[in-house]
This record gives sequence, C-alpha cells and structure tokens, in this order.
Amino acid sequence: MVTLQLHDLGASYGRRQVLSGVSTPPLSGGQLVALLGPNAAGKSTLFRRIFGLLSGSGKVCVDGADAPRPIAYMPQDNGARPVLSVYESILLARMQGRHLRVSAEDHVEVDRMLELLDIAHLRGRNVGDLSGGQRQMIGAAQALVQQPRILLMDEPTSALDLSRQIDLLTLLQRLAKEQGLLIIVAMHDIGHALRFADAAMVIDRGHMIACGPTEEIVTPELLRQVFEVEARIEPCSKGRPQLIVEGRATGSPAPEGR
Ligand SMILES: Nc1ncnc2c1ncn2[C@@H]1O[C@H](COP(=O)(O)OP(=O)(O)OP(=O)(O)O)[C@@H](O)[C@H]1O
Repeated sequence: MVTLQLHDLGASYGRRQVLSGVSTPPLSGGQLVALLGPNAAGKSTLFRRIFGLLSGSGKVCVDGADAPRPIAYMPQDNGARPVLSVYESILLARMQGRHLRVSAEDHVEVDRMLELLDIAHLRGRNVGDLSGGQRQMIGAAQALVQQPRILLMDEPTSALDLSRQIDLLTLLQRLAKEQGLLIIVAMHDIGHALRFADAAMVIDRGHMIACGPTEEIVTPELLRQVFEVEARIEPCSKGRPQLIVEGRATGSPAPEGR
C-alpha cells in the first residue's frame, strides 16, 4: 500500500514564504483525505510543492508506489488545450510520462474513464466549448486516467452541481478503498469533508494546524479558530455527521493577507 509523508515542507514565491514546517504522519492509501483551510492558506501551494512544481525546504516521502507516474495532480484551473477534443485531451494526459506509442490499452483506459465519470457523451466536443462543470469533470478524468497511486485534487467539485459533487466524491471514496489509492482533495465544503473524508489536513497561513481522522479534527473549536464561524456538528437522520453553521464568529476580524 502506498504511503505519503511530509517532513517540514516549506515553499516560497520569490522572497515570500507561503508554507513552512508542514509535516504529517504517514498517510496511507485506501483513504480520501480532505485538505481544508481558508482562502490563501496555502492549499494549492502545498499541492504544487508535493507534486514537484515548486521547490523548497523539507522532504516529500512516497513509499510503495509502483505506477509509471505515482502522483497525479488536478489543478484548480484545468490546463487542457481548448482546441483538443475531450477524448484527445484525456488521451494526452494518459500518455504523459509513458511510452511514446499509443497502445490499444491506452484507448481502453480513456473509454473506461469516460464511462466511469459519465462524460462519454462529451467525447467528441472541443474542450474550449465546454461549461465550467464539464471541464472540471474532464480534469478529473485526466488525473484518474494516469492510474496514479496518489491523487492530489484541487477543489475538483467547485464548479459542479450538487448531485455531481456527491457522485464525484462517492466515486473517489470508492476508488480509494477498492484500489488502495491515497486521494487528497482540497475543498471548502466542510460538510462534504465530514461526510466523505476519512481524514483531514487543516492548514492556515502556511502552517499545518491539524491532521488526523476527520471527526476528531473538525470540531466547533477548530471551525471558530481557523474558519471564524460558529458551527455545530450533529448526526443527521441517517447518523452521518452534519455541519450546522450558525454564523460568523464574533470578535474575529479576518487576518490581514487573506
Ligand atoms: N504564483 C504565485 N506567485 C506569488 N504568490 C502566489 C502565487 N500563487 C499563490 N500565491 C500566494 O500564496 C498564498 C497561498 O496561495 P494558495 O493559492 O496556495 O492558497 P489556497 O489555500 O489554495 O487558496 P484558495 O482557497 O483561495 O484557493 C496566497 O497569499 C497567494 O496570494
């Protein structure tokens, strides 16, 4: 089973230090982890640092990953070329870091991904002509088709309607369990984190505040301190934890720089 552990990670843009001292316990495959934090906390920067797009201090340790590209990254903005068809853009993502010739298996995998994400009807469309939500689904397909052991997804549901948000997070939860993947999803919807994520990592102003089982980490105190809201967590009629937000915490003006 794959494991990922972060040791004292730092990252800067020019002279501006954005992440520092970010460490985690070993995070093993088979789970969906929510990466939580307010705007500008450093979530995207942490993904770029783990994926190797940014250098910096500290170490990213990956064990037991036997895939051609062990880590895949779905950025917030899908960089797919607008002139390519959906099929071509997913195939191109599949070929990154692999052999040069497209095999029958590569085509089978692209078709499988189109079915899995329920986007087969878009296969011939130009990426540039798609809606924001449709493009987001293509981004998810581009990441999954690489068959990584670790998947970093930056707000993959932000443009999706509610039923598609649930469908995608349910699918990711299932893939993590069935295939032993470690899937880390940056998200702003703490209710979704409570419902779908086995564990949560919370960062604020570039520092790791907490990392562990979601229900232990996401508490009213943390929501007040980090997210500046008064909220309760109660079981819904099906027994699942549910977030009830009362309002903004009083006496806690947003810190500068956010
Ligand atoms: N390319 C860049 N150059 C300079 N500063 C950057 C760059 N990208 C991000 N930053 C800064 O780094 C800090 C962290 O940004 P980052 O995008 O990692 O936050 P985030 O937690 O993903 O935010 P959000 O939830 O708003 O997407 C912010 O202050 C941001 O302005």
